[in-house]
Amino acid sequence: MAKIKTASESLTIMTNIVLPNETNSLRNLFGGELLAKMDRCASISAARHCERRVVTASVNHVSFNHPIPEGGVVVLESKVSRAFSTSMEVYVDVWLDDPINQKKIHTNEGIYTFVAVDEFNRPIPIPEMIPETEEEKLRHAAAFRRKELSLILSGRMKPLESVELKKLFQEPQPAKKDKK
Ligand SMILES: CCCCCCCCCCCCCCCC(=O)SCCNC(=O)CCNC(=O)[C@H](O)C(C)(C)COP(=O)(O)OP(=O)(O)OC[C@H]1O[C@@H](n2cnc3c(N)ncnc32)[C@H](O)[C@@H]1OP(=O)(O)O
Repeated sequence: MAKIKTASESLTIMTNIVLPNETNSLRNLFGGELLAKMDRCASISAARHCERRVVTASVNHVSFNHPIPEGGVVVLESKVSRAFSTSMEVYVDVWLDDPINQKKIHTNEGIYTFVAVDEFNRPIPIPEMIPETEEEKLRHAAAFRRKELSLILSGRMKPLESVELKKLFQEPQPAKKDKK
C-alpha cells in the first residue's frame, strides 16, 4: 500500500436527480436524505484513501445553505481533507446543477470523520495525505482543530488537553520589553 496519497486520489463524485419520495412537505430534498447521500459519498472517499473498510466515527459539521427542489440534479463531491493515524476527515461539497441554464449553486457542505478498521472492527493505520491545491491546503490546515473539537464534544478529550484549539482562546501575550 502507498504510504502517501494525494487528496485527489480519494475524489468521489455522485450525481442524482431528486425524486418525490425523497422530498419534504415543501417539495425540497429532505435533510436526512441528503445526509445519507453525503455519508455514502464520503465513505467511498475514505475507503479509496485507505483501501480498507471504514466506519463513520462522527459528523462534525453540516450546513444547509440552499434548498434542493424535487427534480433538481444534485452533485456531491467528496475528498479526504486530512489523514491522521487511523482516522481521516472527509469534506463533502454539494451542488445543485442546472444543466439547462448551465448554472451550479453550492447548496451544502459537510465534514465527516471515518476510521479504517480491520475485520474485528479495530482501528488500523492509514496512509498519509498530501494536499495540493490552495483549498485542499486550507482544509488540511484547519482539520486538526476540528478533530480536537469533535473529540471534546464527544467526551473523548478534555478541553484543556487540546493543542491547536486552545490557542484560539488564549489571550495574546504582551510583547516583552528589552532589558536595559
Ligand atoms: C478499497 C477501495 C474501494 C473503494 C470503494 C469501496 C467503498 C466502500 C465503502 C463502504 C463504506 C461503508 C461505510 C459505512 C459507514 C457507516 O455507516 S458505519 C456505521 C456508523 N458507524 C459506526 O457504527 C461506528 C461505531 N464506532 C466504532 O466502531 C468505534 O467507536 C470507532 C469509530 C472504530 C473508534 O474506535 P475506538 O476503539 O474508540 O478507537 P480510538 O483508538 O479511540 O479512535 C480511533 C480514531 O478515531 C478517532 N475518533 C474517534 N471518535 C472520534 C470522534 N468523535 N471525532 C473525531 N475523531 C474520532 C480517534 O481520534 C482516533 O483517531 P487517530 O488519532 O487514530 O487518527
